Amino acid sequence: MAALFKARKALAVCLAGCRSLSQLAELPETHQLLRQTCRDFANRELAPIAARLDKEHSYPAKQIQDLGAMGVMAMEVPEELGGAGMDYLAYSLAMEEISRGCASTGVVVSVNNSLYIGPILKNGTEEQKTQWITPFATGEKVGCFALSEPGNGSDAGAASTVARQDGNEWVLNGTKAWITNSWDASATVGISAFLIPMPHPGLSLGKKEDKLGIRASSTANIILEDCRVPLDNMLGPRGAGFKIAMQTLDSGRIGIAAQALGIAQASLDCAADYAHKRTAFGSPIGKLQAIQIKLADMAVAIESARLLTWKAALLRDSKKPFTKEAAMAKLAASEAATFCSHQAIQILGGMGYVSDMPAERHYRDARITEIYEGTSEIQRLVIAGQLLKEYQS
Ligand SMILES: Cc1cc2nc3c(=O)[nH]c(=O)nc-3n(C[C@H](O)[C@H](O)[C@H](O)COP(=O)(O)OP(=O)(O)OC[C@H]3O[C@@H](n4cnc5c(N)ncnc54)[C@H](O)[C@@H]3O)c2cc1C
Repeated sequence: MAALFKARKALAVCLAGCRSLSQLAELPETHQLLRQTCRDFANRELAPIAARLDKEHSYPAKQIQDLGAMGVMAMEVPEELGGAGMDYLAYSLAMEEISRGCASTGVVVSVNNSLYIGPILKNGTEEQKTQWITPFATGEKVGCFALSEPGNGSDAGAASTVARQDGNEWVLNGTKAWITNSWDASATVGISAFLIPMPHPGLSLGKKEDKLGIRASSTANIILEDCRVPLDNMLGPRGAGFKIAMQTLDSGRIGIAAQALGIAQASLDCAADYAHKRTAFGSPIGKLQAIQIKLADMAVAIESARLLTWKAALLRDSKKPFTKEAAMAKLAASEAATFCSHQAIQILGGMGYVSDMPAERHYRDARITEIYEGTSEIQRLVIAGQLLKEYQS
C-alpha cells in the first residue's frame, strides 16, 4: 500500500501543459509516468486475475480500492475533494492501461469517473460535491449512472420514470435498465438528475444480468417504487437532467474509447507474442505474410483510434467543443477492439477459442464497447449531425 501512495504522489505531479494537439506525437513526461504506473499495476494486479474474475463474475473490490489509493477512481477531481486533480488525457491513459489488464475493472473505473462523479463535479453544489464525491474517490464506494430504461436506450429522451414533489421530498417511480455497477454501488445519478444513496427505501435491484463480457462488473435494473429523496438531492436546475445526461455521455465516450483501446491493445499483445512462439511448416507463424498483414492492420486500427481518443481528451482539457471528436474516438476505438480481438483469435487458431488464453475473453469484452454509451449507429448520427452543422455555417 505504501508503494501505491508513493505512486499516487508521483502522479499528482502530473498536469503541467499538454494542451496543444502537437503533443499527440509525444506525451509529456508526467503523462508517460502515469501511463507506466498504470501499466505496471495492470500487469501485476489485474491481468493475472482477469480470467478468474470473468469466470466467477466477481467484483474486484481490493483492486478498485488500490486504484482509489492511486487516485485513479477520481482522476479529474481536485485534490481538496480527495481526487487526483489530473486532466482527461491522463484519465484516458489510465483507462486504457487498466482495461488492457482487465476490461471489467476498466468499466467500473470508467462509470465511477465519467458517469457518476463527472456530472456531480460539473453541476453539483459545494455541499453535493463533498457529500457525493469525496467518499467515492477512495475506491471504498463506487457510483453508477441510471439513464437507460427497458423501453428506451438509444432514445434516452423517451424516458418514462417520473418524479413528483411531495413537501420537501422528491418521490421517484420507474425502472432503469442495464445499470453498470448497480450491485456494487453506494449511490446513483439518474435523470432528472437525482442523487440517490444505495441501498435506499423504495430502490431495489433486478437480477444480475448474465453477460457475454465484462462479467466482473455488475449490470442490473434499478427499480424505483415511491423512492423518496430530499429536494437537495436534485443535481443542477429542475428540467436540466437530459442536458446533463447528454454532456455526461460526451465525456464518458472518451473513457469507453480508452477502454476499447485497452482491449484492442491486449488482443494485439497476445497475438504478436503467439506469432513469435507458434511454429507451423517449420518456422514461427509470424514469418508468414498472412499473419503479418493481420498484425499490421491491427496496429494501424489501434494507433489511429488512440490518436482520435487523445485528440478528444485534449480538446476537452482545452475547454473546446469535443462532441464530434468523442463520438469519432468511441466509434473508431470500439470497432478497433472488435476487429483486433477477432483477428487475434484467428492468429491463435484453436488456442484462440478456449479460455486457456485471454483472446476469447478480449473478444467477448470488446463487443459491449460498440453498444453502451451510445451504439455505433448513434455515434455515426452524432458525428453526422455535428458535421452537417459545420457545413451550414
Ligand atoms: C453491459 C451493459 C451495461 C450498460 N450500462 C449502462 C449504464 O451504466 N447506464 C445506462 O444508463 N445504460 C447502460 N447500458 C445501456 C446501453 O447504453 C444501451 O443498451 C444502449 O444505449 C442501446 O440501447 P438499447 O439496448 O435500448 O437498444 P435500442 O436503442 O433498442 O437499439 C437497438 C438497435 O437499433 C439501433 N438504433 C436505435 N435507434 C437508432 C437510430 N436512430 N438510428 C439508427 N439505429 C438506431 C441501435 O443502434 C441498435 O442497433 C448498458 C448496457 C449494457 C448491455
